Amino acid sequence: MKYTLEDQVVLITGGSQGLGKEFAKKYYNEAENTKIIIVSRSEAKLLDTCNEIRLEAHLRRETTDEGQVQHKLAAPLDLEQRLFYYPCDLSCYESVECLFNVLRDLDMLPTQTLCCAGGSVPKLFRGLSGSELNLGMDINYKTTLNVAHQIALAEQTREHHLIIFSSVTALYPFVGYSQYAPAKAAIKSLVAILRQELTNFRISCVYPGNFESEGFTLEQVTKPEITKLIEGPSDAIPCKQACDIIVKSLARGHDDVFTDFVGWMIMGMDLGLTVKKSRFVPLQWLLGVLSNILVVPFYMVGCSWYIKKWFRENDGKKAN
Ligand SMILES: NC(=O)C1=CN([C@@H]2O[C@H](COP(=O)(O)OP(=O)(O)OC[C@H]3O[C@@H](n4cnc5c(N)ncnc54)[C@H](OP(=O)(O)O)[C@@H]3O)[C@@H](O)[C@H]2O)C=CC1
Ligand SMILES: CCCCCCCCCCCCCCCC(=O)[C@@H](N)CO
Repeated sequence: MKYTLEDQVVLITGGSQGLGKEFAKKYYNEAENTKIIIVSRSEAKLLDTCNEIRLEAHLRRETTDEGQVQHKLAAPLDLEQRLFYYPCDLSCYESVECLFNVLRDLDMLPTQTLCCAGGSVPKLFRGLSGSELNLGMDINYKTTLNVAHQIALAEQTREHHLIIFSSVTALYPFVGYSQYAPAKAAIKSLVAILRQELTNFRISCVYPGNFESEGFTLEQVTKPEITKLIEGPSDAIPCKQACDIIVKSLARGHDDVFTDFVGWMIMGMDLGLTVKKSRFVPLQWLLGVLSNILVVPFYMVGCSWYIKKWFRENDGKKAN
């Protein structure tokens, strides 16, 4: 199934900001017939985002739409419009069912779905509250699980392209990401199973490294220094650049997508019983095997030593 921006109905979860919004902009500006539905919890943010996307296009004089009228997904549907929003907490299964009932009634079942909703609160395990821990699974795993299930039920016979967003931390879990990485690893596992079961679907999984977004700015505030240090090689790239890399990779037919070199290397090191469809797979596999033998053992010893040292020094500081 070829990936194109044109002639689609695309559902973007987490479309109110960050990468989801970047994708919404891309579809709005670069495709003429594609209908876009952005979903997230906050209606105010969704409204602002729709306004911004339409106004920007209008200012470039590419549309007569002045960006003032808002289009919540509801009957009667304004067929002139291409950008719609729908507020919904996707971690609640019943709410996702309601969303899909609306989509079905309006004959707007998507042909592509981008599961961008997600986010992390990077802190040391003991510093996290119970609600933060639970939100980790809700926001990152359940939002994707619920949407994937409703799509699978809705599109029993038709083809569908499901694009799911995990993270490099699913392949390399490390200090500071206890609230987040396990949920992204769960997504990786779900993807492997859905690829075997949903045979009429194309299922892509993106493992981004750091990129700039509203969510990223927030996470930097609570992120422990040791976490920043370990993820240093994955310097945050602009959101637009991450979006362009992903679109290009999907258009080339890749289904395991990374956004930076470190991500590609780490994907290669993740051997095991999952098939990979990424760029330069034979080279990635070879480098992965070699690194697992020649680099990983030393890296892990060095890393553990460094983390222990950091904790000793930090506990020392706290005690003083
Ligand atoms: N930025 C980065 O460095 C990296 C990000 N990623 C992943 O890429 C994806 C996009 O990241 P980014 O752009 O930074 O994300 P942001 O944190 O900037 O945006 C997250 C979006 O998800 C929505 N959302 C959160 N919870 C729910 C929910 N329960 N139901 C519906 N919508 C929800 C938010 O809106 P609202 O709050 O209104 O619901 C918002 O629109 C995420 O899955 C993230 O984990 C992966 C690797 C690196
Ligand atoms: C031989 C071994 C070499 C190992 C090199 C180590 C480099 C690690 C880079 C990890 C980058 C993780 C980015 C994930 C960001 C993310 O998901 C958050 N921003 C959440 O939003």
